Amino acid sequence: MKLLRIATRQSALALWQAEHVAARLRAVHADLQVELVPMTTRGDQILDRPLAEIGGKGLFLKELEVAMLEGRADIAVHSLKDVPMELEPGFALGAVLERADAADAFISNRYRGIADLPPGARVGTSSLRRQAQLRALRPDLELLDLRGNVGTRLARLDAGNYDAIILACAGLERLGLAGRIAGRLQPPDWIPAVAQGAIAIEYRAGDRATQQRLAPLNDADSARCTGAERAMNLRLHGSCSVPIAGYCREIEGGLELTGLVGDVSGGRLLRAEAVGSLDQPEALGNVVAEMLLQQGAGQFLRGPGGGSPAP
Ligand SMILES: NCc1[nH]cc(CCC(=O)O)c1CC(=O)O
Repeated sequence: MKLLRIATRQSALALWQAEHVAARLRAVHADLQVELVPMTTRGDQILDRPLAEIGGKGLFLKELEVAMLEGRADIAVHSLKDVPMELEPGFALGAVLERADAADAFISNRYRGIADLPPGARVGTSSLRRQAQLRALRPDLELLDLRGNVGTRLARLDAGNYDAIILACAGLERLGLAGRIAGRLQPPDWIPAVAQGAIAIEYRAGDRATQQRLAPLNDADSARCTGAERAMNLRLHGSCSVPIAGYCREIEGGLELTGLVGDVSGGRLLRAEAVGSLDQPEALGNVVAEMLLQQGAGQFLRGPGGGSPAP
């Protein structure tokens, strides 16, 4: 029997996603023995500093990639929204699974939605994207940092540290916590993170046997839509340090992509939308990114902590 080992982070959500991929692989390949290799990443350990400051999203991948390079694992399972736009050399994405609910969730033990919050209410989220959209809708809210895994964040809400928090619906649903969703925040009023709700599988580029095993798990629609979103993000120099949101869906045989860039301090949002053909998701991503840059997104992207200017 052939063995395939899955490197995964150890949060409940990461383990659920890795188990899900393991089950899918076993179902497709009767001859395959699939095992999990759980590990801790630096991104999981450092909870007291902003992600952008300690090295960004790549921190959640590094240890998993080292395990693959050292032959301790064959693939790594990720939430695609946590995967940097450009992978480390030597790695590739072998499959994007069918996307789950891409919406964000408004979670509160007292209030039903953003409009229902009293003036000055405390909302917990460390995501600049969520903060920027909250500020634009409700400049009066007090936005407070909140990091950690899904369970930790819910516990801090329940402890009374916040009036409400924002999390991804997909993560809550996977953990059997959909009952905590007080309201769904969704397009066109609210735009999720690029690739939110999609699980991706990374492998060593050139490992043909693994590539072939992963191929049946790829969902073409989800790969196209997240491909458009990620191309937009890449063109905008997307990183943790600038609020960028994007959502693509299929419409009448084509793709429709909405992109949004926020100004962390000023509370302004730029928004652009375009339609493209099914077979050119990256081109559509670039079109929407250009539209945002023409509206002045470059200024936002260059803001404090915004990194290098977008060309
Ligand atoms: N940032 C962490 C993260 N990465 C993926 C998810 C949820 C699952 C998904 O979007 O696929 C979450 C939690 C959250 O934002 O609430």
